[in-house]
Amino acid sequence: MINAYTGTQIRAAEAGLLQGQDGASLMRRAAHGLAHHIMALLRARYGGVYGAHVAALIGTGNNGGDGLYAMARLAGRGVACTAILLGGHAHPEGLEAFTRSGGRVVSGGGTPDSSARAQARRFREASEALADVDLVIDAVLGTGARGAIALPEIPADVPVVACDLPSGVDADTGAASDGVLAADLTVTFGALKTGLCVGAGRRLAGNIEVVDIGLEDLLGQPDLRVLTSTDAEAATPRPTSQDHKYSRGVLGLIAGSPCYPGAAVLAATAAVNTSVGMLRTLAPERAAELITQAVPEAVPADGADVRVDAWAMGPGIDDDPAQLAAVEQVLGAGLPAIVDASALRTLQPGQGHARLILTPHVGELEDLLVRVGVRVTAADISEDPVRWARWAAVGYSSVVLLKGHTTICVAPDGYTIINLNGPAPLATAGSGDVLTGMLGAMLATSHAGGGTRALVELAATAAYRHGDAARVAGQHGGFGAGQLARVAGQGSF
Ligand SMILES: NC(=O)C1=CN([C@@H]2O[C@H](COP(=O)(O)OP(=O)(O)OC[C@H]3O[C@@H](n4cnc5c(N)ncnc54)[C@H](O)[C@@H]3O)[C@@H](O)[C@H]2O)[C@@H](O)CC1
Ligand SMILES: [K+]
Repeated sequence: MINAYTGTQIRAAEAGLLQGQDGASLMRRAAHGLAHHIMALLRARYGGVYGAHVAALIGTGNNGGDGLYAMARLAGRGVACTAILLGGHAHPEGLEAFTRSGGRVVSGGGTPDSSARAQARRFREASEALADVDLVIDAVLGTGARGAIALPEIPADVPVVACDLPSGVDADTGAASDGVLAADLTVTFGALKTGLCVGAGRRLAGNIEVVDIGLEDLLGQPDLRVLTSTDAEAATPRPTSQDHKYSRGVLGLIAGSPCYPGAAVLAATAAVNTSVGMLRTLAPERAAELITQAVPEAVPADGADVRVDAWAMGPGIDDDPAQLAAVEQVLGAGLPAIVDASALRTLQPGQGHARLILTPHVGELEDLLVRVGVRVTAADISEDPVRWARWAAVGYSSVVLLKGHTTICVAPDGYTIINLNGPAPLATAGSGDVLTGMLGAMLATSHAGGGTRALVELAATAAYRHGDAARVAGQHGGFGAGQLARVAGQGSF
């Protein structure tokens, strides 16, 4: 796993070092890494570094200082460099190093002045200076950013490299103010930051490179962990040669209704293709017929009194009394289960326990939180999704998998693993039903041992395999959830 830390954690770790001699050396290491990655990008895009024109938007703090030192290095490699000082002043030593390297400074003179007229003048000068550049460095704000940001327009199609993080992104949460420049590449210092992995920050960061500046020993416990392909492969349940269908794992699926039979077909197809010992399904008549046609190996059940290792409940269910009674029975008995879609609406806080995985999207998470008395909106959740997923995990004493561009999996103790491999085309109707089938199959075949942290890892692994399957499904163009369900379980391992 890759550890990620909040901006607050990173600042605390570096605070002591910044006061002393180490401050300058940290900044030099950061700047060296930034310049290195910018040169690699220039080479990849233009075939070389010498003679390229790079401009940097420079803020008043240390983030601007990093940008200035990096530009001094670039100038030393024959890059024509322009520093645009958006605050009218900048990190003094960084500015001196940059000026010594022969770089050009725009808006450098005068006193710090934040009047609207002064800002309009700076933005005008900035736009002129940016007219003919090959690359823009965003070194306005880093982990010290507070509140809204105002930035000049930059020309379209010019690559943007963010210094530490896109200016205006909150490094703790991923929330972003309006007007943040979307980066092609973010070169971040010390460690991966939460704000680059979740929410708007993930969308705005582009590719991410981490530059080691020697903070590891000072950082403590990570805020969250990013699942890698190696982790996912290791956490994927596998049958052994001694297994038979029952020992391997039996999944019970409560899904489908006359209005939404397709959700049950998708979840059932995904479950068998992810692989289980046996699938039992509880669905009303028409949905049951369609499941049998699509998944002949599924065995119909008429209630929750059957032997299964785990349940997956909710995709497409409506008001069928047998299904609702079975959901209540499973919840009441404390059995291992995935609670998805409509089943989330029936869940009471007191029914939560350590073997449940709730799989809401943002709107369903809002509903869950409101039901435990938390006043929150979907917009609040999008601003700080990790925080609100953790609230729900505590409120329902369960593991929560929050769906979205980044999948966030949390335990009630706050332990968090996220998955970043989901491609954009996964945002399609029915893709959540496929995930529920896949996660259900994995829960049944893992036998749900190992406590909530193991369940968090299992949930993140299912999300990873879902992303992997999407890549297989999209090999020859667009795909829908039906195709995704057919290739569930296929991927890089
Ligand atoms: N902490 C460390 O160990 C290291 C920090 N480094 C850099 O230092 C950065 C943090 O530096 P700082 O603490 O100086 O913070 P920043 O450089 O992020 O910004 C602080 C400055 O911006 C102003 N500011 C904040 N929000 C603003 C807004 N919305 N609009 C306009 N101005 C605003 C503040 O008044 C302050 O002057 C990191 O992101 C990183 O780039 C690196 O040099 C490596 C080492
Ligand atoms: K920045």
